[in-house]
Amino acid sequence: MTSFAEPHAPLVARSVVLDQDTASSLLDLLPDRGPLCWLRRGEGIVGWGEAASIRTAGADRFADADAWWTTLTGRAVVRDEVNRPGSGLVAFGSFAFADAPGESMLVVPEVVVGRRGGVTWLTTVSRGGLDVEGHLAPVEPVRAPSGIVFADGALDGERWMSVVADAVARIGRGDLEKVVLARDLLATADDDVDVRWPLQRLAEDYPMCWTFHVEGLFGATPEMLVRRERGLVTSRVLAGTIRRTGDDEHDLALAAALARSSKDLEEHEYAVRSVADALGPYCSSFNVPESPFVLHLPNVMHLATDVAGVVDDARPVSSLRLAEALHPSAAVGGTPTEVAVALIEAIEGMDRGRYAGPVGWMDAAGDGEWGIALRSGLIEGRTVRLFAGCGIVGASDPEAELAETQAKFVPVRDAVSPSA
Ligand SMILES: C=C(O[C@@H]1C=C(C(=O)O)C=C[C@H]1O)C(=O)O
Repeated sequence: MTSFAEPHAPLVARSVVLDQDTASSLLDLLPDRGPLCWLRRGEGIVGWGEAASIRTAGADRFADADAWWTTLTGRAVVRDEVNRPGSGLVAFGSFAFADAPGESMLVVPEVVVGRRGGVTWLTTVSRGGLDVEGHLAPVEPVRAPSGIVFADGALDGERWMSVVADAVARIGRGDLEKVVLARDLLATADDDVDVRWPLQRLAEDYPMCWTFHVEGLFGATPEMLVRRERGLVTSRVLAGTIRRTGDDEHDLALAAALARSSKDLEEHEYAVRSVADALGPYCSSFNVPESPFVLHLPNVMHLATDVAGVVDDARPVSSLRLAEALHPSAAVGGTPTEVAVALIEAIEGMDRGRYAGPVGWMDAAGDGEWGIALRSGLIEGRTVRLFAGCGIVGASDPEAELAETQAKFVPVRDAVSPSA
């Protein structure tokens, strides 16, 4: 199933350098309606309005979106005075975790403001000339959520732990090696939630993560599924988690224990292998570090591996098609992939929607960044559905996994609370 809104005339895009104070946050430019965001350490792109979009679903959701983008950009007229990854014509995208159910989308904003290496630019997209300066109008003040109440999502903690125990038993029987199981929480506010509020909190509190928003799905993910930039492909694989205590000395000891934990190293190895196997065919050379490092986030620490490769010129492939090849990695699916994905559908008891799917952006050359939509929530009017999951292996303990989900809820939980 595919539907799209595309103007009949070719799109006209123009990118110009903006004289902007780099200390000002790009988030402050976002209007209330239809904001789009991809930011890390103050750099990245924000956008709003909709010049064109496509919605896809099913097993061909990536291929259909990619083909539409190739046609659209092939016909577009682009005047790019900035020439950086993310300038010129770009689309933001968010893809469903599973083939079914769930909708995926690419959205081409009417206005994009980007920043990279201290240079800020403005891109406008239309069917004709737009008044460039007129697009940075003052925006409505950000509304703090009020009256937030949290409740269990599809499964309460007890039921979710029994699902984890079931998965551990199946792993023990040899049905599979690893499966990632997630759960959700529901937050309800008095009024419609203004996504700009949690985006500002997340960008401030998790600067090392990618803060994103596409059509209601927002979050701050630490995990980069794939970045393609001028022939270089990189991926940050995470798997193996420990909660932080807030006591720095104790946390350092925990980090050292994490780096030696055979349960976490096993879980991590599955994830790295799944990424290396999927990227290998598209790369002429490839580097996988021998052992992971520990990534310190404010709420948790992860075992992390940065994989890098050079795209094989004989097999040109867009960043979105690379994301398709990698998704779902064992960091969010399991090993073997098909068995794990079928088990998730059978026992997890909730619809992931776009949680744990690729989220990010792509430019006309096919370069782009696709993170995994983790540490995320979905806004639907007054409600926010928060998601968190954990890799389950033979040595997993349901109670410890439940505690891990609680630690992973923290970023979005705090971000939707009135004063974080
Ligand atoms: C599934 C999530 O996180 C994934 C699972 C991890 C783990 O089990 O250790 C670590 C990072 C992510 O790859 C999530 O945050 O919802």
